[in-house]
Amino acid sequence: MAYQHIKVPAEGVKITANEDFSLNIPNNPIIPFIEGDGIGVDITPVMQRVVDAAVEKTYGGERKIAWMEVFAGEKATHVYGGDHWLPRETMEAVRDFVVSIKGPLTTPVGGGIRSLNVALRQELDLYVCQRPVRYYTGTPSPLKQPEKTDMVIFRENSEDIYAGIEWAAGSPEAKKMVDFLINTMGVSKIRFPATSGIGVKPVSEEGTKRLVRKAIQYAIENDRSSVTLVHKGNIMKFTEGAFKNWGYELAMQEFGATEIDGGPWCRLQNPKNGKEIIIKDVIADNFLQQILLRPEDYSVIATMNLNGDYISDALAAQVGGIGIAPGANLSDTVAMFEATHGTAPKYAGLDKVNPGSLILSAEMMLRHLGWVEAADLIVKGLSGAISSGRVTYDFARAIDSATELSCSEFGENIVAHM
Ligand SMILES: NC(=O)C1=CN([C@@H]2O[C@H](COP(=O)(O)OP(=O)(O)OC[C@H]3O[C@@H](n4cnc5c(N)ncnc54)[C@H](OP(=O)(O)O)[C@@H]3O)[C@@H](O)[C@H]2O)C=CC1
Ligand SMILES: O=C(O)CCC(=O)C(=O)O
Ligand SMILES: [Mg+2]
Repeated sequence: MAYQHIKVPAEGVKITANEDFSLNIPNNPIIPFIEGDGIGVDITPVMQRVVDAAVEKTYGGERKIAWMEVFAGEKATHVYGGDHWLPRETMEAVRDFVVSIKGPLTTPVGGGIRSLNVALRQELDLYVCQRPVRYYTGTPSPLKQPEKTDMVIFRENSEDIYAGIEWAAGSPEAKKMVDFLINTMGVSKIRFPATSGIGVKPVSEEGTKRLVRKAIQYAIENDRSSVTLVHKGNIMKFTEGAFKNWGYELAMQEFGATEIDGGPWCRLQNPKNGKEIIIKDVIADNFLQQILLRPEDYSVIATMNLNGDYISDALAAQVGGIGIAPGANLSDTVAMFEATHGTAPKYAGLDKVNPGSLILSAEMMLRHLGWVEAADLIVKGLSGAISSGRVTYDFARAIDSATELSCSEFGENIVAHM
């Protein structure tokens, strides 16, 4: 395919997907990457350096990633000119090359462009946002026993109020919606109709079930003890409450789960090892206090888009902060890996922030490719680097005896500990 600004590396081979969603992974896969806005310029090259070192050390030249830069965000406006924040060919390339990784992208608050991150997820139907949260020894944490936090979040990534269906207060569209709600639907609960912005929260049975299915499959594959549906269904009955009901329904219909003591909690037997997996639910506000007091009660988390966003950062903080919080956006075929955090603009270009988040996102990517030995080596390198006490500012400020390293120095420390 001929691109305008994307240069396809001659030494690489494309990953392809089969009809059964399995992937064909060459030894030199082309991986598109978006550098990202803000601190993207700092963390993306360090991530590439660490990944290349892990792959080289593991496979001794037999395997190698062929990186291919694709553009989004501010850099795209420089490369393509004008208002091209998310060029069409970027979207085509990440779809076509199947597996990619991205740095964070800026979204202005209260106006300007809509989230490019959300646009990528929606257009590519990356309906699962998978974010593992675990403790690395030596990481400063506000908890007494941070090692008890070991969860994997499955955040629905395509619908909910997060889909961005909303109209500004005073706009003709908002007025039309308010008029429709009051006069056609008989709604009397809009407190200030003339000055209300209006948002819409779609939550569907299909969207819920495909997400919860992935969460339960993950629990089965990874020998996890429970899947918890987190929702605010007592208040938003037909969106968040329905998410809960559809989640239980799926567990019973597709995985043979049976109710415990009359329900709604249920249990299923892991077909891989016969162990019990509990499917349960918890209301979101209660969940946010319980993860601090009894984190060991939770393992796999399935939740909607906005809850998942809040929960991701909150859980990341429990194990030391979003400097080492990784993530993956997944469809049945296309996968795009990215950190949980954003562009942290005040640190952009300072070679200061923790690159661990994007490096661990790449670690998930290597595992996704089946390059588990290289992924394991990255975990070893990062664990060793954190334990050495030579860490980036975010950890150094919370550890008395630590030595502060720059972003790139910390990357070298990870490589040294592989
Ligand atoms: N997926 C994406 O691309 C995302 C994009 N965004 C976008 O990013 C922009 C900024 O958002 P904001 O709310 O400030 O959230 P950020 O996640 O960008 O930053 C918040 C704070 O988190 C800490 N932090 C973030 N990244 C790192 C890191 N790598 N190492 C160490 N500490 C880190 C810093 O804390 P401290 O100040 O304590 O040092 C920082 O000030 C917005 O435009 C937002 O829309 C936000 C989230 C995800
Ligand atoms: O798209 C954005 O700017 C924010 C996204 C975000 O916070 C997230 O996905 O965790
Ligand atoms: Mg977020």
